Amino acid sequence: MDGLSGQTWAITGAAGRIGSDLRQALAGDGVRLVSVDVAPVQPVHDGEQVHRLDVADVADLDGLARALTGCDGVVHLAGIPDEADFHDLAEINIVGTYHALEAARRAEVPRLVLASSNRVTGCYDVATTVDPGVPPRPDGFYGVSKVAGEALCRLYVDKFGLRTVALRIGSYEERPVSARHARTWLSRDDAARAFRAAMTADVRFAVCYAVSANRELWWDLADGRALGFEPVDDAGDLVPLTPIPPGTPQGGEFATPGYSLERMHRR
Ligand SMILES: NC(=O)c1ccc[n+]([C@@H]2O[C@H](COP(=O)([O-])OP(=O)(O)OC[C@H]3O[C@@H](n4cnc5c(N)ncnc54)[C@H](O)[C@@H]3O)[C@@H](O)[C@H]2O)c1
Ligand SMILES: O=C(O)[C@H]1O[C@@H](O)[C@H](O)[C@@H](O)[C@@H]1O
Repeated sequence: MDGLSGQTWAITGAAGRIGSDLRQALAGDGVRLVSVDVAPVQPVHDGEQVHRLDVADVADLDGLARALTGCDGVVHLAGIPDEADFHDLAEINIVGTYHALEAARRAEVPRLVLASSNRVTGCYDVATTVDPGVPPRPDGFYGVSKVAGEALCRLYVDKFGLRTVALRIGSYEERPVSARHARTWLSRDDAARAFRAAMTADVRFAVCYAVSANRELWWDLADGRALGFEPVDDAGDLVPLTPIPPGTPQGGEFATPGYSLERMHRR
């Protein structure tokens, strides 16, 4: 893959669902991987460096900066991937993203790709086409944590000269299984396309939706296309396009009060 072959990239959250698949794709592109997680990571190529963080070490900025030293970029996937207690989301997703950016700054790593989420705008109506320029309307505390992550990226670009791309990932699933997925699905191959574009685009700062080329979409793809992201797959080939009535939030069940209330335990 032009541009990425021979580069060294750190992947945080490397052991997770997206991290495992993405590392396979990037190893095939000739990328040398530095894999960071609190969970065990199965290396996908000879010489892959693995940094297993202790949960207690997440605050170890120096350790993270050491892991990132010499990298051409970092893909920051580590985090809680759904609604949870806000204290945990603040610590893992918001402070964790600050650590990834600050470690990149200290290690002089020039670019970071953030795994943001469509849930940043999950309270918009399904009748609205959303682009990355509209004000955030998160569908829960998880979405709020991703809004903060995007704001941290903007700060590190404007103030400290990093380059960042935030991908608002749709529903990363093996296959779409619901009416909502028919609009929000991101296939494995399209995810690899989105990350490659974000990792190589000649931009200082961008936010875009990472979603497949589903025949019905709630999100404008222009900002992704400007980075070179051209999705190919279509959930409409795999699942019926059952109508979703106007007045329904794009986050669907995630946007209901109960979804958050059931996951707020700590205090
Ligand atoms: N899966 C989706 O549909 C989707 C959609 C939008 C955004 N995202 C985002 O993409 C990222 C990856 O999602 P996923 O589905 O692969 O989730 P996942 O839970 O499978 O992977 C997350 C990984 O992060 C690791 N991790 C958690 N806290 C950590 C910490 N403090 N330090 C280091 N590693 C830590 C976990 O051990 C795990 O391996 C997340 O940030 C998620 O919010 C996912
Ligand atoms: O919108 C979605 O479907 C997805 O949003 C992502 O942020 C979450 O990580 C994932 O669990 C959801 O399935």
